[in-house]
Amino acid sequence: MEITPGPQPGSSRLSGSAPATPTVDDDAIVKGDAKIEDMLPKDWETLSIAERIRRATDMYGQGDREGKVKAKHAAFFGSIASVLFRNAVPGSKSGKPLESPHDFGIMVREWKKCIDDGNKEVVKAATSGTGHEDDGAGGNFGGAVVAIYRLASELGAGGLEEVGRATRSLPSAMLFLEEMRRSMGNQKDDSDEEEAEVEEGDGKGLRSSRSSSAEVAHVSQSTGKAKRIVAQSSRATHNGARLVKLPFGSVEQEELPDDIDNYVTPMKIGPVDKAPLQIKNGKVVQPAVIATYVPPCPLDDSESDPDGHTIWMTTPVTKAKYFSNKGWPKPLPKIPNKIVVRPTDDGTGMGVFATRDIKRFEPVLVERPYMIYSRKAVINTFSQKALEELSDNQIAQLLAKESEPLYRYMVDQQMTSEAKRGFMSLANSHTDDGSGLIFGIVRTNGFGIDFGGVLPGADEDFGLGYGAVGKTASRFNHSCIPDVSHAFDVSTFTMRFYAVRDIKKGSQIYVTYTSLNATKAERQKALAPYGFECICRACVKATPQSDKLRQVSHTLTQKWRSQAINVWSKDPNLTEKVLIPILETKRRMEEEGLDTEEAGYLTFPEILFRVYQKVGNRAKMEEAKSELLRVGKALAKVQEWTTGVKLKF
Ligand SMILES: C[S@@+](CC[C@H](N)C(=O)[O-])C[C@H]1O[C@@H](n2cnc3c(N)ncnc32)[C@H](O)[C@@H]1O
Repeated sequence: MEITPGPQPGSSRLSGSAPATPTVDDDAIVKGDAKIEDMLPKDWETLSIAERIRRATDMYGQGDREGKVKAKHAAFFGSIASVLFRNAVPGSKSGKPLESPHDFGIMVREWKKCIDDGNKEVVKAATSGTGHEDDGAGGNFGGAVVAIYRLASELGAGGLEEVGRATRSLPSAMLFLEEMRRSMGNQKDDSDEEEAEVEEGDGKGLRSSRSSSAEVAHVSQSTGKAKRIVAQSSRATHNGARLVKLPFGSVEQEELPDDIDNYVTPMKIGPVDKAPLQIKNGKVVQPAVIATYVPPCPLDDSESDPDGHTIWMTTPVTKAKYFSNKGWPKPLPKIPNKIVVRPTDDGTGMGVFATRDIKRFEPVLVERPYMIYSRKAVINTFSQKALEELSDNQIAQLLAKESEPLYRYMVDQQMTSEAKRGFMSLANSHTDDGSGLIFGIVRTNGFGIDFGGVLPGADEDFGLGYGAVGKTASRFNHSCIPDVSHAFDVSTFTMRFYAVRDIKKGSQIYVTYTSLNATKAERQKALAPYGFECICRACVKATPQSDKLRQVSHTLTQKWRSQAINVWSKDPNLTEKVLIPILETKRRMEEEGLDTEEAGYLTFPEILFRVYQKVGNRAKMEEAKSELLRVGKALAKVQEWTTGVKLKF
């Protein structure tokens, strides 16, 4: 397969070359009336990715723009980048599975170049532009960046079949992110700006320039003022990580070269606390990987912690940083027991069931995992030769081969006998594909942990490649209409699950192993390696329309929210008619089981509140306002619960 060449010298936005895209009215852009489609050249679909990037880059560079216009252009540029990015995701509408890793690599390189070319300004303008989507599904440059990060993370921590490709893309993605971080170094961390007040009914909308899918406008009853509460819950946050069930691919057997041992530098995993920091020229150098207890515990089980221990595959450097926080990890918060693990009656093995009614947003489970492992640590041992010469299947096999003894070491040598029994009793859907027993259990039960930005310092080693297996967490079965969402809390080193809908006593509680916005075909493909075909309501009743709804719900709701803030709230001729498609989508999302924060559903109260307020429908406005309040408070609590106190480094 051919790699599409990058832009030629002189084609960047600084070159002064004529923009190859239609010119769009600046006023329309600032008002938010211009559509991305209007800005795309007619032959967009036929252009190579590199050419699209070149055109988008040129487009951003049109004229000498300042302030708002520049920011808006940056946002548009980012949106286009996001579109490009989406198109490069394997399995997405126009994603081309084989080309995508290369396209992805090219995009990353080009974006990096754009930053190299100048442009703190670009970064600044983009990130303070109109939106700060956290999944890149239609947001700005910042969104696109996070999206790269996320893809890198998902690929890095994702299926075996993706590992080969991911390893080729990750270094450039990481490089890019590093640049981003550096360029943004002087910018204020917006997690500190948690509240921005605006006058209620002043028609100005929220003052802060930031917007995030997980934000809700919170309307204070006592003051009559609208307040923004940044209630980031299950989505990526600065101090909380979303857990993603890992969609492991199956490994097809393919012969490995006879001299396969020459393709890896075998990783030495040291015993607990026995791998000292290596210091060279006064600097700590990255030493061997270790498997360590969190919290520390002697090997003989004599002082085991009632909250459980995690065997953590990490580096001594990262370990030292974490343990330098006095009192870390904190004890687990106590929550009333409301679940039980028991056999299901539908042949799906064990499952987790509610022992009482559970309300939406209630904590369901807090658990320190048995094991946190890093596939990236293993991948790091592959030589360049391996990455270049081996097929994806061979890389996957090599990963399985190299991982098994390391994971076995953690289970056999380090887990307490009780934890080992529990771990070994977990399901294994990888008995026939060449995975060893322990690796098979890990693949069946691991949740990817997006530690990026959450475990500062861990970024430096395997921030994007960690996964966790837990005693109860790994017993949740899958549904495309999940009941719980989850996060990883660093301060207690726990996986946390909370209800995203009301759960009835006695019913089984499901998580999703796939992306909620994937089509049925994409979901089934991701689930295949788990050895079952999903027959949840959403899969059984799937139609092209429900597929579409899943793909667009989050983007659409964010777009409406932004229109409600920026356009409708200023329109003197606004009528309730604007709500017709919105209310219909809301109804369809409820029917589809997409009535969750992750799907964008929790944005509706704010949209409704703003429109009813503007058209003067007081009763409906009050209704939306109290829902907004309720959801805002609940999400803030969830955030508090899922993200603990930040650590110091
Ligand atoms: C992480 S484990 C979940 C707990 C598992 N049922 C057990 O007995 O321990 C994943 C495995 O559970 C089963 N499973 C999960 N969700 C399922 C579903 N919706 N339908 C059928 N089997 C499912 C599959 O065998 C899958 O490989």
